[in-house]
Amino acid sequence: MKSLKIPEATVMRLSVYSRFLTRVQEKGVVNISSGEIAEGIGGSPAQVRKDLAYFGEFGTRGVGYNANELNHHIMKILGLGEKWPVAIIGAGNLGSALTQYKGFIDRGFKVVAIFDNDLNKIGLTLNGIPVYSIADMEKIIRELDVKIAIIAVPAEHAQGVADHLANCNVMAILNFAQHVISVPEHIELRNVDLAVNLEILTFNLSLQKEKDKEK
Ligand SMILES: NC(=O)c1ccc[n+]([C@@H]2O[C@H](COP(=O)([O-])OP(=O)(O)OC[C@H]3O[C@@H](n4cnc5c(N)ncnc54)[C@H](O)[C@@H]3O)[C@@H](O)[C@H]2O)c1
Repeated sequence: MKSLKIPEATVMRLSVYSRFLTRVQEKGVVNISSGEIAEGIGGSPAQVRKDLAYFGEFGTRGVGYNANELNHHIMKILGLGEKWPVAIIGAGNLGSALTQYKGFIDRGFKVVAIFDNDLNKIGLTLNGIPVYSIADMEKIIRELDVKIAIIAVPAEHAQGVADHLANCNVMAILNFAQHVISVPEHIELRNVDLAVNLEILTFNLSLQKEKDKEK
């Protein structure tokens, strides 16, 4: 594999390709072309070929890619060759919705623990996953070897939770709270904000409206 800095947009597309390949494999497809992948995910064949070229030579001219081999390789690149135990902090609306998300388990992410500071929630299980006291987080995260944590607490508590996670040997945080948090350099941080995505949609809709007006 070439040791290049892979653009984040490429990494995101790899995840999309992989999920598409899983679906076509389930339908019994053996070989697939860059054109078919592009059509399936709504991109261009040239983009697919360019993305895959980051990782060396794949596919056979005229035959395309072996779907199984390609997907296996992409999943390995994405670090999905192994199972990842995940912890959720915040057993509220979002936290409990995330415990029901089948897409996690299908991709090797297993929610193994939820942490909360509400005494009424501690000791319960959410979809079979125990809710522990935030006070026990460090001990349990280390015991369960959790490297990825999801923050689903109110914004004003997000930084405190992130600081606490930094002391628990966590390597990556997915933050859903609408609060800019800072973490030590060695921790990977991604923020998810559905409102931002909706605003991108409304921005594009407004642009379209302006263009229509000009016609
Ligand atoms: N990013 C998005 O697109 C998106 C979408 C929905 C919700 N959210 C955000 O996710 C967060 C959770 O939303 P919700 O609707 O589930 O809220 P909620 O109030 O239903 O749940 C929050 C949970 O966090 C717990 N909590 C609070 N402080 C804590 C702390 N210091 N340690 C441990 N647990 C603590 C509470 O007891 C509660 O169980 C909010 O910040 C919300 O804005 C983001």
